[in-house]
Amino acid sequence: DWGYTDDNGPSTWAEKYPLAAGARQSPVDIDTSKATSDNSLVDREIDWSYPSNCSYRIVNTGYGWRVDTYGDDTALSGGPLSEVYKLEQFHCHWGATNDEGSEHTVDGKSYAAELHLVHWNSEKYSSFKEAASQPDGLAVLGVFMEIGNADNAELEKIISLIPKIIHKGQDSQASFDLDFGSLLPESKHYWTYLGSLTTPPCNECVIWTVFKEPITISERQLEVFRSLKSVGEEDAIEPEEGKLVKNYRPPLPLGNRVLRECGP
Ligand SMILES: NS(=O)(=O)c1ccc(O)c(NC(=O)NCCCCO)c1
Ligand SMILES: [Zn+2]
Repeated sequence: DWGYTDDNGPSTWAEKYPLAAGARQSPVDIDTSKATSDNSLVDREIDWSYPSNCSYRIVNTGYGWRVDTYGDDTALSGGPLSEVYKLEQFHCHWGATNDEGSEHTVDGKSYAAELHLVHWNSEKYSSFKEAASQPDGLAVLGVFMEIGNADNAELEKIISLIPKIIHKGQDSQASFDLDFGSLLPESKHYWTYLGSLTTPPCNECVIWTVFKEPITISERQLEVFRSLKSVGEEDAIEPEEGKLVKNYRPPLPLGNRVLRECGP
């Protein structure tokens, strides 16, 4: 199966997942000198609403942790989006050391981690699965995470559940109240471009919105992410083996795609 090690990592994905070799792949390096700030975005602020009780399950996918959400009362609109999208799940990507880990980079700079809030176009399509096969099917918000001294209190609610899902396939049906506002940066300034899922099957179905301002996470909190395992409990391996110390895809060429920005 695919993964992030030398023998099953991003450079091998196209063998089994041909879309991974497409011209609209994600992530990309955000070359800020290439970003255009045309008027089409300036008066269309990106808007979201997430009830605090919409998270109901955290699962170890073998590729990281993922929080599944009830999308009914959620909404993401505005900015580059022409329809209202509903929150499906959110998850994170990180590296083995703090100088890597984000998927998007900014002028070649990596952040320590990157949070993805995954939404689907429920106005045009009848399911997440159907939307994931459409060019405007998904809208993912990318939030850079940099190391700070303080713990991120909202992330702590997620981190406290990680010890229950150390092995692939484990989940915790904890419905936990999250203030999503503090998982998003204060500034709504962002870059946006058309891209793909950053993991196999790498469908080219995502309208990406990457916020310019990072949020902070503590080193201790990031270490907890790295304690997750990519193998199941039944896989008899050495205790230190199978750790998910990194799960990010390096950037792909932007090619002739347009990169737009909103806000300085
Ligand atoms: N990183 S991303 O672009 O925001 C992203 C958003 C939604 C997704 O569905 C995937 N990929 C995915 O589900 N792959 C199936 C096997 C993984 C097990 O969970 C990636
Ligand atoms: Zn992701």
